[in-house]
This record gives sequence, structure tokens and C-alpha cells, in this order.
Amino acid sequence: MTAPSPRSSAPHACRRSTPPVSDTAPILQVDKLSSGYGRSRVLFDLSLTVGRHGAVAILGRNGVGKSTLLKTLAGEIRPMGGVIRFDGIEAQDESTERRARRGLGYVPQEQAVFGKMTVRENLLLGAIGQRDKSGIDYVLDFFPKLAQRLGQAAGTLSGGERKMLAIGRALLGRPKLLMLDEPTEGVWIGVIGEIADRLRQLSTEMSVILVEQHIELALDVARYAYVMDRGQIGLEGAAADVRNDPRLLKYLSP
Ligand SMILES: Nc1ncnc2c1ncn2[C@@H]1O[C@H](COP(=O)(O)OP(=O)(O)OP(=O)(O)O)[C@@H](O)[C@H]1O
Repeated sequence: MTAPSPRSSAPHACRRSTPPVSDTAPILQVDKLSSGYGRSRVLFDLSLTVGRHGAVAILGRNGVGKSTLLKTLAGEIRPMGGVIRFDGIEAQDESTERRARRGLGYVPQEQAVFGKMTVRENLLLGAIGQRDKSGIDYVLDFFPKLAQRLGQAAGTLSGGERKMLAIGRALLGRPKLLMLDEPTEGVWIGVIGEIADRLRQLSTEMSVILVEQHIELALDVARYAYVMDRGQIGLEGAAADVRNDPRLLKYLSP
């Protein structure tokens, strides 16, 4: 089974006035990105690239700016400088909604589901504006646990089920690039392997950015890794090389 129908066939793609995007060009190119909160800078001239298909891990100790990076890429924080090129088009001045419509999916670290609404209602909200609701069937096939909980309030789900619902909702936006901030946080250890399997599967169907505290899991799922240090990239390389690099420990120790 594959993800919901490709975005390239979406009606808005036909109206694009910019040149067609090469299928082999990176889905994301970030160049000298600076960002933060008010006058407090968190990211300093950070550059990275994400290819089409496959997962890229973003690692680093607490507070180095991983979530700030994803929020800036998603459009929740306006950058102080630099270029974000998503799917061939500069995105740093685009709204969050525009980026999402163009295929940038984002599952934040914090609660990303409506707790008082049922699983079904959460999914219907994710599919709002889509005449074809077959994406919901895809999500329920992808996360069978959700199919058993359709009538249950999302707030009563387990941590793992809530994460599945949040990821499922993001999938309904038919992302080309899915950014996941700590998808295993608050998830019972017995369910983490199942989520890792799903992430592996997703990374064969789209590009994935994975911010994750479980370093082994992240390096197992991802083919490339960036290790952040104080708002910059301290170390990068193929996941297998980063795993064996003695500097990894230095960048991850408190
Ligand atoms: N809303 C905010 N306002 C001001 N400063 C913030 C805000 N959110 C985060 N920060 C600060 O920005 C810095 C980077 O935080 P960020 O959450 O991006 O790091 P992180 O690497 O994701 O950490 P963690 O692994 O703990 O989630 C920290 O010093 C944090 O205190």
C-alpha cells in the first residue's frame, strides 16, 4: 500500500507560475538559516539538505535548537536570515498554510490532536477540503490501532496512539516532506518499535525529517544524520558513519 495520491496531481499544482521542479533536486535546501525568539537567537547560519525519499535524522542534546529548526521550517517562526528552499521554491516568506499546501507536513513535539474530539473527527478535520476521503482509509490501514479507536476521544488514547493519530493527520495533507518532532516521546517502550517500523515505511514513500532523542532508533531509520550543537551543525554524515564517529558522544553529552 502506498501513501494517498501524489500531490503533483493536485489542482493547485497546475496553476503554479514558477518553472517545473526537477524530481531529482533535493526536496529541502536550507542555507545559512538564522532564527530564534524576539532578540534571542537560537539558530546561527545553519545549512542542510534533505533529498527526495529517505529519512534524515536531526540529533543533539536538549536545547540546541532542534524544535526551533522545525518550527522555522514549518513557518511558525519567521527566520532572521537565510534561505529555505522547499521543493524548488523559496519558502522563508511563505505562510505556514502555504507551505503545508505545497506538501510540507509537520508533527510538532507538543500535543497535535484535539483531545475532546474523537479519532474519527480528528481525521476528518485533517481531510477537510478534500472531496476524496480515501486518505483516511490509508491512515487506518497504516495504523490499525486507530481503526479500533475511531469513536474514542483522542484525549483518552495512549501516548503511542496519540502520536499515531498526529502522524496520521499529517499524512492526510499528502506531504512530500514530513517533519516529525520526537515521535516516540511519551510512548510506552513496547510500542516504540511499531512506530519505528512505520517511520521506516514512510521514508520509502516520502522524505522525512526525524528529530529524536532515541539516537539508535533515529540512526537506524535515517540514512543521513545532522548533529546540532548550539544552533549550528556540529557533525553530519551517513547515519552509519555518524553512529561510529567518536564526536557523536561529545555532541550528545550534557
Ligand atoms: N517560545 C520560546 N521563547 C523563547 N525561547 C525559547 C522558546 N522555545 C524555546 N526557546 C529556547 O530556545 C532554545 C532552543 O530550544 P529548542 O526547543 O529548539 O531545543 P531542542 O533542541 O528542541 O530541545 P529539546 O530536545 O529539549 O526539545 C532553548 O534555549 C530554549 O529555551
